[in-house]
Amino acid sequence: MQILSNLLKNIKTITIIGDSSVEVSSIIIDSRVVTEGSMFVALKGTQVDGHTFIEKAIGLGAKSILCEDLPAVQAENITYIQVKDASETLGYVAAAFYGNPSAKLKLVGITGTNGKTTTVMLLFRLFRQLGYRCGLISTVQNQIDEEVIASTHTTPDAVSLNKLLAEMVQAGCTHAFMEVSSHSVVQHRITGVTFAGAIFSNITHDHLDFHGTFDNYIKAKKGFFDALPKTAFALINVDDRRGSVMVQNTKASIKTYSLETLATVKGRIVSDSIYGLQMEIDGREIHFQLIGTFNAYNLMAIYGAATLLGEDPDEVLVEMSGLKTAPGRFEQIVSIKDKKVGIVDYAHTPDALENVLKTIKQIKGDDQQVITVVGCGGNRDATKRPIMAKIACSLSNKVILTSDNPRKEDPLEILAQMQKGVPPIDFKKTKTIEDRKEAIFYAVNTLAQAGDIILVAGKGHETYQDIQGVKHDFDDRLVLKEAFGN
Ligand SMILES: CC(=O)N[C@H]1[C@@H](OP(=O)(O)OP(=O)(O)OC[C@H]2O[C@@H](n3ccc(=O)[nH]c3=O)[C@H](O)[C@@H]2O)O[C@H](CO)[C@@H](O)[C@@H]1O[C@H](C)C(=O)N[C@@H](C)C(=O)N[C@H](CCC(=O)O)C(=O)O
Ligand SMILES: Nc1ncnc2c1ncn2[C@@H]1O[C@H](COP(=O)(O)OP(=O)(O)OP(=O)(O)O)[C@@H](O)[C@H]1O
Ligand SMILES: N[C@H](CCC[C@H](N)C(=O)O)C(=O)O
Ligand SMILES: [Mg+2]
Repeated sequence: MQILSNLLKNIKTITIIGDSSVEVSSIIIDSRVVTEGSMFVALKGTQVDGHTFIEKAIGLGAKSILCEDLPAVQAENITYIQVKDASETLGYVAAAFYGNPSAKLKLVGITGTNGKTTTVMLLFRLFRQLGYRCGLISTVQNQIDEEVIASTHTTPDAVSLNKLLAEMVQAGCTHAFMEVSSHSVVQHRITGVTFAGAIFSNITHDHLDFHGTFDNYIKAKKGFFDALPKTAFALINVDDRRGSVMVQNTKASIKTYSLETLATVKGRIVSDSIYGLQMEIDGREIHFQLIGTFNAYNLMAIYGAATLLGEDPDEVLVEMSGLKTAPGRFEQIVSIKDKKVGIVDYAHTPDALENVLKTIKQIKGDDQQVITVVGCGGNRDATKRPIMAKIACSLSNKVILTSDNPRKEDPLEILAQMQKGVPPIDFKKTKTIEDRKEAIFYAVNTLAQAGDIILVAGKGHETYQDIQGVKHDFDDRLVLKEAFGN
């Protein structure tokens, strides 16, 4: 319970109508879950305008309304707070409601098209190994020390986020690691959150459905760095050509990591094989269990963040050398019968798919064929569909195009768009099988010979296939095992 005026202390309002000493029992952005004493925040969304639910929220017990447009008729005994941007204001109000929990933690956020989940999960595991109680906010799951909480988004909405952070503080966590999606910056899910550090991994093609242009997508990610305080570090991958743009206007202390040029954290790959990466980082040579150049970048980011948070470099590297891959990220399953190698990877962007396939090419034996099973999500950036199909063809011996969460779209239409990217020369090695299970079985049992590699890309850790809004049980790893007869 909080007093409304305390929540509005540093907020610029247009008008406040009604009693500002009213108590606020909870902050709610969805009218359907309002309870007695809630503050209902009316947000203009991508589907509907939350302002149309104000009356309904009051009917369910809301006593204060945060909005951009005042309703023509105002109810009695209700306090209306009118602001210019309800979504931005919500960030500050939610942080205040939960006692600004982020400021009580060493919170590190990472943004970038790829590598966020891998980096935060590994940072979380590393800091636990170093003896700290930690929190994790990620696409795969959220965690408060040992307690696992299901995750619905890569970055939760402002209320859920601050609630989670407050629970972390309550549980005695000192550190927390979270993914910062571009959606979350634009929608102010992280507004009012204090970061001790921020990481930029890379930016490539994705989410153009939401941001409209690549420029807007860059601006969204940059917004995260623009808002950092002086006390934070901004750790940037300078091998990505947009790296320096990210920190053009930041107040944070700028640090860099690179495989190619001078940087705060300078790395070099000594060798990269099926057994892992041998790297030199900051002049120290060390072996890691992760595979692939893209993971060399993730490892430098983790090392950089840990040392910038004050940890001892040698101890950090020793602990890091034992870290295993995150679920569904280059996860390998080998058939007991004939040693076919299944690789489940969350590559759902052109860049990720290319990286994973290049890594496989680099570490595989000459006699191993690569068979790729891949699809593209429905109600998501359609422009990546032909590009991903083309990449799959250019770096695999055989390709099966299949479904990956068609959501509300027609799966055959998504597949037709993917097929447009297949060069005529590759028609013969490409097959389309709408049903993902059938596609994996066909790859394993009809196409693959003993020892071949089957990359199943796009779903990683996911345990469902979303068809027409219904989530059916589906796990690439389990289907692969079934097809292998393991
Ligand atoms: C496109 C997008 O980001 N949508 C998010 C956004 O919803 P929206 O703007 O569409 O909301 P809306 O449905 O138009 O509703 C507007 C407002 O009316 C309210 N409402 C609605 C109906 C009602 O009866 N009563 C009511 O009060 C809603 O609660 C909302 O506050 O705000 C919602 C609440 O925070 C999110 O759940 C929702 O995520 C949807 C489910 C989603 O799929 N988001 C994906 C694209 C996403 O956020 N992905 C990123 C990045 C992924 C990555 O690359 O890692 C992520 O961070 O997860
Ligand atoms: N640093 C990296 N650079 C490029 N590709 C990467 C990198 N790290 C991982 N990948 C590839 O991208 C896929 C997704 O990785 P990860 O889940 O860590 O990214 P993410 O940024 O969390 O993605 P999302 O936006 O969907 O949450 C991996 O399965 C792998 O194929
Ligand atoms: N965070 C990403 C995940 C995509 C995963 C892929 N399996 C799909 O469903 O498109 C998104 O929501 O766009
Ligand atoms: Mg993620």
